[in-house]
Amino acid sequence: MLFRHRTPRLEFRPPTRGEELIRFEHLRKSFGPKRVFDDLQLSVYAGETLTVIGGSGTGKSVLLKCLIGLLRPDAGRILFQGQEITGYREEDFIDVRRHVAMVFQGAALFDSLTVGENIAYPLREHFPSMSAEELRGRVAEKLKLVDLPGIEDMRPADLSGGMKKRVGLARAIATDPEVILWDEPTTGLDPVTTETINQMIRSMQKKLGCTSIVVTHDMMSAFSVSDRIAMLANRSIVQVGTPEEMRASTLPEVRAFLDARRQELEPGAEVAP
Ligand SMILES: Nc1ncnc2c1ncn2[C@@H]1O[C@H](COP(=O)(O)OP(=O)(O)OP(=O)(O)O)[C@@H](O)[C@H]1O
Repeated sequence: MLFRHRTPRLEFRPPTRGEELIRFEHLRKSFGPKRVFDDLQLSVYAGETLTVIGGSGTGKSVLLKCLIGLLRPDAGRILFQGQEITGYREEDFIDVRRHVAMVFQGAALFDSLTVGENIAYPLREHFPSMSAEELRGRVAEKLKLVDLPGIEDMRPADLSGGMKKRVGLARAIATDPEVILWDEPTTGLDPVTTETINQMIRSMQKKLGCTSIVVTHDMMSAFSVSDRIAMLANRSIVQVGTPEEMRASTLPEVRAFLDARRQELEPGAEVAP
């Protein structure tokens, strides 16, 4: 494969906690006549869990996809450790995706492969010379990290929704990424499994020191896992703050969004007319 013998374009160095790891600068993106981002700005700091909230179709997933090169912005820059990655070719994004891994909404496991083979897949891609023994060791270690030890030989079809999400996470962290992108991690899960996934997000930060960017509709989850929350509205990030700052926000876009979800956050509360 093309990327196997290339010199990585991204010059990665282990981040220092709190340094600016990712910066979206003056981002613009349209699909045909539909403008999704206009001058969007956002910084993400090493070690934090940042959640992006916003109404349906405001571009939360598009933002994550621009970061790993699955979509390209029309204008503006994306910087990773100060290096501009916006103009990278497809093969250069492979280096970015080793350090920034996405946990897809539907887990996106290969049904024809076992759980172990699914997790080994990115390892084979990024480390083609890794021995079979080391591969097995890494797979076992990642399964342990997501509290599913020993299920290497199971098939995705035999797993519950929550287990699939955790195997998807084990696969995402196989290459020891510094940044984990979570696309709607708790959508469609029951409350108990949702809490397990919330704990996983927090434990990746605690155990591995990972930086997480979470995209979610689930405000309980956003308030429970985030160090900071960023609100996407009007084609841009309109406010970023701690969960407390966002709860106390007087910005009309944030207020309208949170008030509409008040019942979700405070069961029994009356929703403002
Ligand atoms: N590949 C694409 N081609 C054309 N339009 C797209 C593409 N990807 C996203 N869009 C459009 O961009 C807008 C933002 O999409 P996105 O999926 O990022 O929204 P979202 O905020 O994640 O929404 P939701 O919360 O409903 O998942 C939508 O109008 C969507 O239809």
